[in-house]
Amino acid sequence: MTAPGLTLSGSASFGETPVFGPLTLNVPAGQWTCLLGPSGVGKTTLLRLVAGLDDLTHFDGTITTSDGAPLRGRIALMAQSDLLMPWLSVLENTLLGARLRGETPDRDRARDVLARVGLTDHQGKRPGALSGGQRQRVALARTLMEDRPVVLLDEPFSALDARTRADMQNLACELLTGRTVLMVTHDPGEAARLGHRITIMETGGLSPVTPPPGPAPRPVDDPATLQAQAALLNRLRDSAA
Ligand SMILES: Nc1ncnc2c1ncn2[C@@H]1O[C@H](COP(=O)(O)OP(=O)(O)OP(=O)(O)O)[C@@H](O)[C@H]1O
Repeated sequence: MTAPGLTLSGSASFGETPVFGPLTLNVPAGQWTCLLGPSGVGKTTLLRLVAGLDDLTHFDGTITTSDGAPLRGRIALMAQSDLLMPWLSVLENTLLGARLRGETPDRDRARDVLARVGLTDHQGKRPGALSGGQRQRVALARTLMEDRPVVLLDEPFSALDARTRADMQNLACELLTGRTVLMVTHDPGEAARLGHRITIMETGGLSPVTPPPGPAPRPVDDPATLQAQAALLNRLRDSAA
């Protein structure tokens, strides 16, 4: 599976109200790009446009791939809300994508992914019987099951406790190696750990931030990563001032 890079260039609006842009976002092939920025600046809207899911927004621009082939069928989105089906078990929710496409669901692989996200003991439960963090891990498992070369993650670890968050970041890095990942996060530490590219989105446009050196996921106690986290937080506080 070869993952393409992608470029979004243009501006978006809801009716007469501008949401973002004009801006150009380059997402390099096979790497993690982390997108941070204040609430309401349009990060989720941008992800949904790339995923081809947003029919409410007017987008004036282009979304292109480095290999020139369409993104359709090559992209997975983990949305901010988990979108779990309340009447299906955790295992069946994890297999939902395959079912909707009329494919034979790979139950062994789903059980394996659920084990990796620590939910083996919960796979027969309905989502209503899970905590917020457990539900988010089901949504992560479902996204990882999609096995797509381009993966969009909208605050995928936001509901997790600190230890589980670090574990899930490591797991996602491992399982998404070589994929093109665009992740929205509000957590500067997460961006510093995971980003090959880090970009801040503001009303004025996009600003690149130099990521710390070393391969991702960077150790949580790596001094350069901690320094980058602090610098990123200061940069975000300045931009909000
Ligand atoms: N369906 C909609 N109709 C009208 N305006 C909308 C709609 N959805 C979002 N917006 C507006 O578009 C803007 C961008 O929203 P978006 O969710 O993309 O921001 P965001 O940067 O992802 O925010 P957050 O970090 O809080 O998730 C906001 O001002 C929001 O109020």
